[in-house]
Amino acid sequence: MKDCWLVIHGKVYDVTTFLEDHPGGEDVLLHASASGDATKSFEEVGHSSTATSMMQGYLIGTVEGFEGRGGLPNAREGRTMRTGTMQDRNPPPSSFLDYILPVLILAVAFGAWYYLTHYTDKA
Ligand code: HEM
Repeated sequence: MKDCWLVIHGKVYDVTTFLEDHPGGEDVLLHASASGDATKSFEEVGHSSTATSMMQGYLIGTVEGFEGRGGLPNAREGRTMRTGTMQDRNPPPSSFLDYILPVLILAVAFGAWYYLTHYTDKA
């Protein structure tokens, strides 16, 4: 499923459900989302006041550092996030080493145990 967040004037909007209904088309929203801050693109279109008031229905949070600088009324309460991009929602990819290291340690431990129990002199 497509997931689309926009950052406009320091506010984060989840417009995923609005993509298909946006009069300007979903492509511009996806593109604006991918390019980081969508404020400029949003302003350049010269959206109507109807469009501006629609925005508050999609407001999900504020970009950290922008808090307290005004904004739309009736914002859904208090979530703050560092960016509006999707990267923040995904955990960092774990490397191959994360998997192989515990296996290596177990193998060495087993080797040592095997050596000590089978090959050392039992005087
Ligand atoms: C939450 C964010 C947004 C909302 C609620 C929204 C809403 C709307 C609405 C209601 C219209 C119809 C015209 C009007 O009333 O002004 C419109 C048109 C349009 N919007 Fe947005 N928009 C949003 C974000 C954006 C962004 C980021 C872009 C980036 C380029 C964009 C590009 C356009 C374009 C190109 C049109 C077409 C205008 C035309 O057909 O002449 N919109 N939008």
